[in-house]
Amino acid sequence: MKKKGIIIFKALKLEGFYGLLSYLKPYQKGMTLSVISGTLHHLLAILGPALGAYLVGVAVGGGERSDIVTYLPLLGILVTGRVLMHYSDMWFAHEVAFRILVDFRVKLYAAIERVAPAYLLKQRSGELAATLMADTEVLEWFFAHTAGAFLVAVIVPFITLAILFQIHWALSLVLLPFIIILFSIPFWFKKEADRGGTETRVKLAAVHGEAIDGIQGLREIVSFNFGVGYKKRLRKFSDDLYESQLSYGKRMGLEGAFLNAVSSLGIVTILGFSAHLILLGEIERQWLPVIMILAANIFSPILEVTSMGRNFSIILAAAQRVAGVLETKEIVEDQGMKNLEGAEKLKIEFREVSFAYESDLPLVLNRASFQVNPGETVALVGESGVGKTTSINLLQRFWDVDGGKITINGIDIRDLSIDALRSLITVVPQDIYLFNMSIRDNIRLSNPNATHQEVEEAAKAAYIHEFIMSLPEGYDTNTGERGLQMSGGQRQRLAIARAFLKNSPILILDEALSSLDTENERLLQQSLNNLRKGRTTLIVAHRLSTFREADGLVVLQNGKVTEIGNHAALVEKRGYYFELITGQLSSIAV
Ligand SMILES: Nc1ncnc2c1ncn2[C@@H]1O[C@H](COP(=O)(O)OP(=O)(O)OP(=O)(O)O)[C@@H](O)[C@H]1O
Repeated sequence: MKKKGIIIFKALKLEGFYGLLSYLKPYQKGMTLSVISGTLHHLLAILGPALGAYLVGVAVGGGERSDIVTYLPLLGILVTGRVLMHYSDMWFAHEVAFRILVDFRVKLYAAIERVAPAYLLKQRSGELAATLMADTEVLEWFFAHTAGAFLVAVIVPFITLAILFQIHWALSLVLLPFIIILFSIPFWFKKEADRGGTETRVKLAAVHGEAIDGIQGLREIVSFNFGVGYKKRLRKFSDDLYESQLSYGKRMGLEGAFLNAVSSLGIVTILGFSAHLILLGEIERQWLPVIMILAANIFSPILEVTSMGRNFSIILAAAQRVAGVLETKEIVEDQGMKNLEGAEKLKIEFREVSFAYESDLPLVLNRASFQVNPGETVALVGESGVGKTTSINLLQRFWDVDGGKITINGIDIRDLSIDALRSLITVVPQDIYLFNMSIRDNIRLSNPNATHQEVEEAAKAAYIHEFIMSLPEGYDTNTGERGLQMSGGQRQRLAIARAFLKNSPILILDEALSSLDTENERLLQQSLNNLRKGRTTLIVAHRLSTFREADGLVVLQNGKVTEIGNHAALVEKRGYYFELITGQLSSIAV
């Protein structure tokens, strides 16, 4: 059945449409109700006026008052029924459509989360936001106004043709070609429409991306006086979009003109033909008003769906972009079954690890080997771009190694489930993202079940408690309002409080490049020292003070580990590390 369906849609070059329909499966009940009420709504919209027209015909033909009065209650029922069905048609169609959109947004987010962050690094966040919001919104057209309406547009003319057939068989035969031509018109323009639809969505996403860039980068735009340049860029992107939208609109206008021409011609033809049949005495004249009404209305559901269909290429383009995100393959497979639950002393080992971001890009790590013993702090040292961040990304399995392996207590991290692996590790990033919620909830993110007391203890250990208490609403302060007023050091200490609360055995510190003022630096160092105690810690290090304090240093050079040892030993060796820190190769923050 499924195969048959896809073959038909493929033959019509509408496989995208089939893909969209497949999303309707879980909502079959609502869709069925929507199609039933839509069909009844359109039928009653024809039958009511048709009965009225019939009664006019009876009156004009000299019929009795009693002949007409007996039909009045039925007329009342048809009109009331039409109103009710219109309401329920709208209700069910939107109920289904909006429910699907709710599910879609969450599904899309889940898909992004599944492939993040490797996927995110390749995408502009603005464009992704456009997919998540705008493209999903467009699908409402399809689910509320096209999918069910399409079936209605097939069923209603079919029934109307059957009624006309009852009046005279030739009437339906004359109308049929017009119906077929009407349905075929969108296909004449399909190629052009598909191209225009995709182009418009892509350009719209680019404009969104640019606009979001402008908001996210507002500080840079203002401080570098880039306002005029940025506005020029935004105008250029918007002009491009305008061109596409204009040509899309022109094509829609042309298509609409064809649709109207064919439907008008159909109505005129059927009226002329019925007059001819009346003159021949083939049908009684009181049927003429009925035929007029049926002919005028038979095209309306078709026109409705074809005019929706004129936007269909935009819908399909949006659907393809949404599907593109939904179907993006995970970069790493989560098939490991093992976990290290309860283990406190963990040893990390990189064994001959090789890795490149893409097969055609050079190796970032080339048979790199080093280890971090339980409870030890090891700092990764090297020039910018040498692969320090890459190493910690590999440890978290954002990507998988191409050669060699990374183990924790001897277990290859690919044999651990991703959840189990990530629950062992806490990352304190250079800058943390604060969600629009209270400081308490922001800290609690790493351990949603933590009590307020535990949150407070974590904040105290991170030396951020006093600052939080100085805020007017203390732990209830919403970071959305105050977040921007927190200094870099305070934000990083909040991240450390989060890390305390998660209390995992492995710690990754991504050390900030920028230096802080002395007080902030002192508090930060103290809290980090507290945090490191007893944990196996890997630091992406940039500061001499960190190199000095670390138990061991791993010096990376051209993808290889070239030196291992502590600061004193490596200084004494007078090798590459010594050149690095004495500023002969690059600047290291002191
Ligand atoms: N997502 C990515 N896709 C392709 N190449 C990448 C990606 N991320 C990093 N790289 C490249 O990999 C190399 C190592 O980058 P990495 O961020 O690991 O360096 P780093 O040592 O942490 O540098 P820094 O000290 O400046 O933070 C660089 O050449 C970088 O351009």
